[in-house]
Amino acid sequence: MGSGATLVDGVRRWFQRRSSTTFLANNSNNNNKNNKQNKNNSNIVVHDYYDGHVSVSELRAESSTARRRETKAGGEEELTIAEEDFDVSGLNPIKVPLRFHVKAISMETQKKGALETDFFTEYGEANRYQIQEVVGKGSYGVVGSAIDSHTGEKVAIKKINDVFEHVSDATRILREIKLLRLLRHPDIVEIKHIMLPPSRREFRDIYVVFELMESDLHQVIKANDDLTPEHYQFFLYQLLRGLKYIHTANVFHRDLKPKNILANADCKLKICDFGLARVSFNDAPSAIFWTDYVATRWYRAPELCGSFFSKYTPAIDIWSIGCIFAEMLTGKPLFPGKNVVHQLDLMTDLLGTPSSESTARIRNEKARRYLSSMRKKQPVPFSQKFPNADPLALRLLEHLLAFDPKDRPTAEEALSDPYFNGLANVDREPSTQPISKLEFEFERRKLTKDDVRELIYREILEYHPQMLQEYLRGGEQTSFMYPSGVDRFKRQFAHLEELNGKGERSTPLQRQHASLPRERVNAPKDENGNQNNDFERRTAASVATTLESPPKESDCSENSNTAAQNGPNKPNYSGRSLLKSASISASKCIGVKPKQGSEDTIPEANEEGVDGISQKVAALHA
Ligand SMILES: Nc1ncnc2c1ncn2[C@@H]1O[C@H](COP(=O)(O)OP(=O)(O)OP(=O)(O)O)[C@@H](O)[C@H]1O
Repeated sequence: MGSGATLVDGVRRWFQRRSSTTFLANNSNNNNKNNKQNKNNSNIVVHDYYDGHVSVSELRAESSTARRRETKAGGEEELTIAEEDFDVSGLNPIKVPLRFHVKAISMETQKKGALETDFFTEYGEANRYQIQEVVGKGSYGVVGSAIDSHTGEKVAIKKINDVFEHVSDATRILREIKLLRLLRHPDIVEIKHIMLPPSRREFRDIYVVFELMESDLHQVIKANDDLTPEHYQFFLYQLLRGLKYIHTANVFHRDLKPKNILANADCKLKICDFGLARVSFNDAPSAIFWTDYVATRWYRAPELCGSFFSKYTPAIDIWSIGCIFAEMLTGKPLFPGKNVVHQLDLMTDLLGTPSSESTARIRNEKARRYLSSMRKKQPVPFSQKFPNADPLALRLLEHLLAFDPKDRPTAEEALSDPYFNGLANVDREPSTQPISKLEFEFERRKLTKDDVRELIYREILEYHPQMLQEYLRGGEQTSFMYPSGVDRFKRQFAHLEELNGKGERSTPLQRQHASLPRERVNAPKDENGNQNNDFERRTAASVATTLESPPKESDCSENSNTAAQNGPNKPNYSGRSLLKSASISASKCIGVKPKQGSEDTIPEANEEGVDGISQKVAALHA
């Protein structure tokens, strides 16, 4: 594409080039009609899609002016992307089933709700949002849709309960809201606002206002068995474009999976859930301890399945994107491992056993031995595994899924792959500045509940400029001149949850208390030896053992039997031992609770019971 051409031109030409595909012939009239309707009304289009569910798709006709964001110097910087630059009129809208089945609230209930909520407060922020229905539940609370009366927009409001119950959870929330404020990009979900808590020192819940998305990629993949090559290409393009931006900020997402990609019927995708994300600073200690890494196994890079290295690269996210892309193509998870050993087995079944050069680079001895003594497997040709896919897509997919992280392309390189010819345009794929160390200095010290409360409060003030000025001037306000909307929200959410109580899941999922930053190696010791410090010491010790030393008999009693059988000088490299090692590195000492109904997030802690597989793998070393 010529340098002066716009992305719209590119997409259009590209669609024309592929006009032999059926979707244009069959659907262009309807889609153009819908599109026109959107453009003219910039309002709501109702798609009657899925199993009789009516999905309301608000295809935003955002102003074509480029988004702006504040720079560190306090000025404004232009982001050159406007969402509508993607002319997706040639793409079939996708089905976006409701993630959370809530019956529409009856008129009567709505009236009752309105009366009830009006009673509590009528001014300040409280009147700004009219809560509508629950659209999701996560381990941190409930997400409701609402109308922002200032803008008329539909928004999603995430209510996070009892933020400070565990410092680790609060730190995770702080990290997420901070990152989402700093990472502004059309392919990343946007925080629009955070409600001001009623009291600086005593608040417990927070309410984060996001742009509302209709579904997530997990649901989209399940509900759409007629996705076209153009959908696949556009989806992958957006994911890589978002990831390029994230990685140039020196952020690793670390938990990319279909459920963490929000989706709209107009094929727009947005990356969300930065709770496990980390900023990587160049001067960070070389041994970055990622002991809190409990991200979903199915999308986890091989190097994270056996603590191959002590330092990881952004290529871990590229691997996850490869897995997600493969899942789009087949409708099924690519590597649905039951534990880390099974995970590595599935990977090597498809990709073949890694080369001896790749294995030699692995620092963790157990993992290295395990892989080098594995039965040699030949790679399965991708054209055989994905028989109907575009050969260019498969060529790129093979790169994304390179076993050795150094062989995976960066997001930027992937965007320039021939697969995206005609769609990609480097002018529309912005990078950003690395995130300032100052923003994340809290990762390097031990935080108390009060510290993290203050930091979250400070973060919330970013959405309340006047209060922020006051705060920066050293004002000691602990409550506000105008009432916070939070009380009203509490009641609205309680009301909704009550309505929804007889639904599928009446309580939020169990939290995973897993997010104390392990990078913090110089944390000052707490003389009083409180629980968290203890936890940190135990974890650091476990990790040091995992990364630095061969397994010792004393590592655990289960291993000691096998080690004894192996003889005194023969370390145990059985599958069980690898499981143990990965468990330590991924979730040792962490009270990980599985999410209900979510197979892929069964924590490694549970995996040590998978005797059959362990024995099978151990037999390979006999
Ligand atoms: N902006 C949004 N628009 C619509 N739905 C959303 C939005 N953000 C989150 N959701 C939905 O709400 C649910 C919970 O959200 P989210 O994953 O952010 O919560 P969480 O407590 O961090 O969850 P997790 O347990 O996965 O960490 C998910 O199903 C998600 O799809």
